[in-house]
Amino acid sequence: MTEVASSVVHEVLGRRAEDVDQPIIDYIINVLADEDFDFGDDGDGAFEAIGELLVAADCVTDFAECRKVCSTLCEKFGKHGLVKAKPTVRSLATPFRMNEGMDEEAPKKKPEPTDGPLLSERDKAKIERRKRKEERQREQEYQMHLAEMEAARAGMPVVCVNHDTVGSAVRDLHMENFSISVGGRDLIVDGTVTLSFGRHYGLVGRNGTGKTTFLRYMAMHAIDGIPPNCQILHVEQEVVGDDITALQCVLNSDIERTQLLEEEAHLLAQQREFEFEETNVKNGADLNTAPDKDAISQRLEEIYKRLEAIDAYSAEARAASILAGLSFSPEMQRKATKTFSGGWRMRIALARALFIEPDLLLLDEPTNHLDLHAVLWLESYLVKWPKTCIVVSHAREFLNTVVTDIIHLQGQKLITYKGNYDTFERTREEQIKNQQKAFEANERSRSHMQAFIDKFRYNAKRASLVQSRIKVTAIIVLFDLMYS
Ligand SMILES: Nc1ncnc2c1ncn2[C@@H]1O[C@H](COP(=O)(O)OP(=O)(O)OP(=O)(O)O)[C@@H](O)[C@H]1O
Repeated sequence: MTEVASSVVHEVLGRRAEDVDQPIIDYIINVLADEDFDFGDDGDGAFEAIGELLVAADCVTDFAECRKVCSTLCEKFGKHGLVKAKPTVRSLATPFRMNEGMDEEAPKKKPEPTDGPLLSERDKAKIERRKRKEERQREQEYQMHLAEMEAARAGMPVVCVNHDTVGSAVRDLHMENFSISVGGRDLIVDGTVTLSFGRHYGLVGRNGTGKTTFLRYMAMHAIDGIPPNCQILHVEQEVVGDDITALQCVLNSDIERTQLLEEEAHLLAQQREFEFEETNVKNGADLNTAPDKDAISQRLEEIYKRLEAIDAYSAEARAASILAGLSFSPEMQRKATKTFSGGWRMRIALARALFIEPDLLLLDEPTNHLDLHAVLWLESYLVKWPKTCIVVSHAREFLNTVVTDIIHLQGQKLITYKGNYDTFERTREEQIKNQQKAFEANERSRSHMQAFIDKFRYNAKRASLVQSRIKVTAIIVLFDLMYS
């Protein structure tokens, strides 16, 4: 019976059931599948028993829709022979009215027999088809979401080495009460998180909870609280394969340095031309080049000063050492990016991000493409990382070494814990143990009260006591569901 009840509940609630915590869905199914459950007139009983829960769990948008859903549930349960004839005395799943059926013994009803398989092959095929259709629709919505993100990203300024941080450096980030949804599915609701400057966060949560999406939103500055001048780099895609060498690809992310070096080369070429022309003048030609020559020398002087100030001369050594750390030999560093596989181009993207040193670095499973040597090197590099970073990783030891805090994405909320992954796990275990203890204590009180209710349910003298215990029992059940 529970199996059929489950399939009917999922059929009626559709995709919304998938977004609700399993214990809540199980509770709803068990209530409706109870052989003594009274659906009432047109699902009134169901509405009274699970209506508030359906609304609270966002299975329905409001009570009006909730009534319709309960009526549909009643109808479908009826079709499967799971709705009993109305009892003369209402069971406790519906409000207990003291003037109804007083002192009467509620007739015990046996479940009505049902003939044959509860779901026909045709119905099963129909449910399967609907499921497949919903999956296709979800995939389409997700692809649309990705395309929108890509378009928005294309319109954003390129993240590159920023040498002008004096006075504009971004410190702590406070993101408050933000929500993120993809294809109509809420991933984060009223999330709040503070990122303290220089701390390293491990972002953890079950698969599909929205970790990558959260990183994408931050990288796109699509969350209030992120200042526009905050440089955020999300290492998500490999670099484009072309004729530029791996080393040059990393160095090119310092746009100012690249432009200054290009200008320097251009001016030096001009200078050589003038020198050549001067030789011609000595040989009889008539050219007045002195003012241009002075301007070039002056500009070259400025360029050399600026290159010195931005540490341009040590850049190549820094980029080469990052690439070497990620297992690129000197020969490989001088190979064109187009000669590398996707995994190696992902390493180049990572090297570039480390070279840029953005205000906030976002790494999504950075160890996925790395060999052990590179993983160990990255660990030690990130431990000394001077700015803020967020790392999503399933590699426990990596997280333990690199992060100072854990952000847990669960139940559409973000909760931050101080310490590395092991500390987080211990804290969570402790929390779960305490919740379990509270749950068991509640269960004891609930069964005690239920025993009282069952004993005196038709006793007029105890009516008010029974009523108040019914309310308390309902609250305890809800509390357990919310915090279990
Ligand atoms: N390929 C896809 N097709 C349809 N929906 C998707 C797809 N990928 C992700 N989604 C939707 O986006 C939601 C969030 O996905 P996201 O990748 O942000 O989660 P995640 O926590 O990073 O998961 P994981 O740890 O598996 O990478 C998923 O639950 C799903 O609803």
